[in-house]
Order: sequence, then C-alpha cells, then structure tokens
Amino acid sequence: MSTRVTSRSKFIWRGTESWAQFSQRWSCLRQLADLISASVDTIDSHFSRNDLNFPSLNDPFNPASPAEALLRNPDLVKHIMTAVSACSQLIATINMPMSSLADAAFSFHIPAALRTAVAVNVVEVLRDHPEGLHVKDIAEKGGRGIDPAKLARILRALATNYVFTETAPETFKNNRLSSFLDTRKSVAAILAKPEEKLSGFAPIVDQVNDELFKGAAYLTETLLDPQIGHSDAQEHTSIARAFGLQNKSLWEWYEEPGNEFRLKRFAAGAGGVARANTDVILSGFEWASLPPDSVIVDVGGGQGHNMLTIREKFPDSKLKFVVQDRGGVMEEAKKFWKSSAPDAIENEDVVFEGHNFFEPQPLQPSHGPPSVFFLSMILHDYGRPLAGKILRHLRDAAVTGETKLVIVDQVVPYACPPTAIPPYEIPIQGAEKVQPQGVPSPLLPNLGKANLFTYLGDLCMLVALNGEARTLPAYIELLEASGWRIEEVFAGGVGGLHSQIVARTI
Ligand SMILES: C[S@@+](CC[C@H](N)C(=O)[O-])C[C@H]1O[C@@H](n2cnc3c(N)ncnc32)[C@H](O)[C@@H]1O
Repeated sequence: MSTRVTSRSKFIWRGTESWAQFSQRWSCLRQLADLISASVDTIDSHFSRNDLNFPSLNDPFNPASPAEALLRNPDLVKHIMTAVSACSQLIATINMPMSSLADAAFSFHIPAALRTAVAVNVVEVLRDHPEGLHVKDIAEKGGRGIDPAKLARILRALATNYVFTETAPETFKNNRLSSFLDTRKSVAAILAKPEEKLSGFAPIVDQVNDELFKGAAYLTETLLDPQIGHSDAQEHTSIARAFGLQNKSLWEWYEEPGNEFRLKRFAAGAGGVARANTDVILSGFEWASLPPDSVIVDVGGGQGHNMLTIREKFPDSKLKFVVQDRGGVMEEAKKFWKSSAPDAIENEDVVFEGHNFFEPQPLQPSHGPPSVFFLSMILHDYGRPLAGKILRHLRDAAVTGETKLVIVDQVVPYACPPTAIPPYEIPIQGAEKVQPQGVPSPLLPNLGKANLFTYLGDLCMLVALNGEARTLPAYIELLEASGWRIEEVFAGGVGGLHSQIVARTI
C-alpha cells in the first residue's frame, strides 16, 4: 500500500462533545435553514447597498456586469459558500435517502447530456435567440445532425438541473449557467474549424466528459484488479483500461496520431486553469525577499508564465529564471517570452532548459546555485513513487540549508471535524488554515458541496494518472521521504485549490 493514509491509531474522536451530540447538532434542519436565511440576508444587503440586483438564473451570464463583479468580493464569496453548503446539507438531511442516493447513482447522465449539448452547439445557437427557440430549430442550426426529439430530452434533463430554461414545450433558452459555456464563436466558424470550440469552459466540459468520464466508469474494476489495483504507475489507470491503452500513460496516448484534437483540447482546458492561477504565485512565498541574482528554477514550468508573473510584479528584483520542461515545450516557451519580455532573453534573465524531471537536475554553472525550486501544478499528476522521484532529484541538486522548494498545488482539507485531526509532529506555519476556518455549526467542516470540486478533482487525478491531490499529512510524508521539510503553508482558494507549500532541505 503506497498511498499515504493516517495510521489507524490516530482515528479517535477528539471532540469536546460526544459523537452522538455532534451528530444530532449536525442534522438540525432549523439551524441549516437559519444559516441559509442569514447568508441570503447579507448577500441581499450588499446588493441593495450597491443598488444592484442579484444576477438572475434566467438571464445569460455577463462577466462584465457590475453584479458579477460584486460577486467576486471575498466577503460575499464566504456567504455564498455558506449558503451553498447549508442548502446542500439541508437537502441531504431532509430528502428521502432513496431519492438522494438515486440522484447520486443516476447523475452520470448529467455530464453525458452536458457534453452532447456542447457538441451540438446549443449554447451558440441560443445566443442569438434570447427569447428561446424550438428544439427542431436548435438541432438544425447546430449543424451536427442530432435527432431533435432526443435533444429535447437531453435539454430537459439539463434544464431540470438549472442549465438552460425550458420556456414552452420543447422550447429552450440560455440562462446564467448554460451561457457560461458560450465560446463566443459563430456556429459557422465552429463547423468550419472544430478548434474554434476550444475556448472558455467548453473544452473542459468536453474533455472531462470524454476521457475522464469513460475512465471513471472503470474505477471499481481497476481498484479491485489483483494485478494493478495497488499500483501507482500511470499505465495502470482506469482511463488506460477504458481506452485499452496497452502499457501506456495518458500523456503517451495523447501524443499518438489520431489524438491531435484531444491533445489540443487538453491544452486549452489546462491553459484556462493556469490563467486563473496568477494570484497564488504571488500570495505566499516572499519573492521580493530574495537577494539580487537569486536563481528560481521553474520545474515543469510549461512556457514559464509563472516566472513572467513574478518578474512583472517585481521588476527591480534582478531575479534570474530558469524555465525547464520537455524539449518541445521549450520552443514554445522561447516564443512566449520573446513576445512578452524580449529584454529578459537579451539580458539572460531567463534561460530555457529542455529537461525531464525524472532525471537528475542539470547543474548549470552559468546561472549559479538554485535559490528556489518551483513546482507548480506538477505533483498532483503523480502517485508517491514518481512524485518522490521528482522531489529527490531536486533535493540532490539543492544547496543544503539554502535552497527552498515552493510548491503551488492543491492542499485538500479533510471532511472530518478539525478536532479529530491529530496535531502535526513538526510545527508548520499556516497549517491550521488548510481546514476551512470559521465554518458555522452545523455545516460539514469542509463546507461539503461548496468545496466538492476539490474532491472530484482529486478523483480525476486518480482515474487519469494515478495522481493525487494531497492532504497536508500526505505532503508532509512525501516531502520528508524525499529530503524536504515543510516550513509554511499558504492555504488558498476554494477547497485549498490554489495553495502554496514552502519547504527547506533536511
Ligand atoms: C499541468 S502543467 C503545469 C505547467 C506549469 N508549471 C503551470 O503551473 O502552469 C504540467 C507540465 O509538466 C510538463 N511535464 C510533463 N512531464 C514532464 C517531464 N517528464 N519532465 C519535464 N516536464 C514535464 C508538461 O509539459 C507541462 O508543461
């Protein structure tokens, strides 16, 4: 068993009240309803003060509207999370168990329906018909030859899940959720060139509900397979089983002829996530504290956009950047920097190294010893043995007592009460903030469905790559075994999605 779990001896209830009392309080309908009410009151008052209306579910999403801007206010986000968590917990509590479980068991149809709606361009067709359109016209204008009667059933299931609105029998219009999938391209342009569809959230829906959805269907068989169930190898995943990949990882399969669109679609989805990620680079480790000429090595850095973010934020810091990735990616990285910061290339403030992070680090005397190894959105792709190998190579190249390791990745909160979590043996600054803070009773301590994406994302890693979005104890164990000790954690984003870990050499 190679994946880290807490030892059995630590599993004791540590609450100040009995489990029965905790459990009773947790299910209290009235408290949940009051929390919903109080959150909605606060949200309402923010909107009244700003003389705005809360965006209607029935209107298209408008990212430029003042109401959507107000909704990004962190104080409001907190109340929205509370309301979502309380609503979900109230439904789970009040609904008949069979109804809740039937919804959970059958809900695999929702992603399948969503992907079909994306594939037949429903959102783009409806953009020009704000009042709604009959499904026969939607099917025809979408240009993919789908049977309108079948499409109507798909759209009705989605409308019942609040994506699209059925305004009259078989007549549908976009709403705030469906229009979020709008590529802003014309149907004609998409039909002429399918790559036009790779914009915004649509490629994520398409990719997740193609490869990952099909892979997830084989999770049980894969985990119970006596040969590979305990393997962490990227060739032994549910996706590999679903697509009949013979001893190949997802990465190798993506690069095979015939998968060109899949590879582009993955890059488009990953790019969207990366672009949403700039704040987390700057909020945590103090880049400005590094002395001039300090070398930051961006390992698996892609085009090095994170290094550019640091350079742009601290233009006078005189930091040196080494961007490392697979050879082919480096050509793209050079082009990216040539157009974004040509002076950095001329002054040799940035250099590019084709490097496989499973091999020992190339130690380049030209740019001096590394002050920081930076690993952003890398470790979650790998199970323990491979993640450990990457970290061990960095440790071997680090200067003991000097080089820092900065990891940007997800740090997953537990779903149990904070009082049940054993104290960490080594003090880690910020560790307590990994669990959501100030969660009002009786909500699930990780805010339940308000943070569900965190746990679904972790399972995506499992299904696709035998990877893992780790808890803090799993990170501690992984890093300690590779010669690194965590000093500080900056828990960030919803569900710890965008967190930073700072470690030193042991
Ligand atoms: C999820 S992306 C993260 C990119 C970037 N660090 C970021 O935060 O956006 C993973 C990166 O790892 C690179 N990669 C995958 N396998 C690699 C290997 N064996 N050696 C070096 N880089 C690798 C990929 O090319 C890709 O750029």
